[in-house]
Amino acid sequence: MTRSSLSERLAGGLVVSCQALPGEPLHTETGGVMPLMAIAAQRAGAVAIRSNSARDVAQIKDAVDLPVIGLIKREYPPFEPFITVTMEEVDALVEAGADAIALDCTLRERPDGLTPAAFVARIRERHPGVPLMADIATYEEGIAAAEAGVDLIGTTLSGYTPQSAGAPIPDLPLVERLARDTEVPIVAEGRIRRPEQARAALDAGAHCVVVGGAITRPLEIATEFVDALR
Ligand SMILES: CC(=O)N[C@H](C=O)[C@@H](O)[C@H](O)[C@H](O)COP(=O)(O)O
Repeated sequence: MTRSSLSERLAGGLVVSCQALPGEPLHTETGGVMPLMAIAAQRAGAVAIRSNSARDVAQIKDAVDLPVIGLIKREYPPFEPFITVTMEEVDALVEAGADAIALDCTLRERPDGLTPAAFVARIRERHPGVPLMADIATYEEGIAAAEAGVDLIGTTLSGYTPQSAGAPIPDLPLVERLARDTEVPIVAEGRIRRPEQARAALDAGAHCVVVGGAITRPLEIATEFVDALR
């Protein structure tokens, strides 16, 4: 899938994030659960899947006929978790068949000391045709990612970094500002719980919307109901 055809495919649609990290109820040693989530998403009319790990990307690619945005989320102690920050991870995701790669483009100190822009340039050299989605947390990070030449910018990490602590939930003001000030398609992602919020994200200028936990993390969903009954 070319860089521009992915963007066309995503326009106005729902991307379902199908992820279960080790320790989560739907994580298994051999996988097999996230592809079922992806089949449900496809039947509902989702335009793409977002998924964590080369294994899940490969299994989901076998199960559905949708583009998959792949990522590898890992801890690099003493750093906080990062989303795809090494070339080995990018290589593994490309090898697994990912149609696009989501990268950490926050301006936090990275384990490798590179800037996101330098990392993007290295990936472009090695995998020129692969669409790149920048996962960011702040407006400045979004602008820097646009300047680095990424294909999509996601508000994924808003509220999860010290620099974005206390951001609105979901961060539609960030979607709106970035959509106004850059030419790069903005993906509204992170803490979108209800259909009305997804709709509002598009109205705020998002190119497409990613929803994860509200669809694919039953522990989160059940906890919301249990909490409401307390
Ligand atoms: C912060 C972080 O690591 N986000 C991860 C990024 O891929 C996933 O855990 C989220 O589920 C995803 O961003 C979708 O967001 P939500 O599940 O809130 O709809």
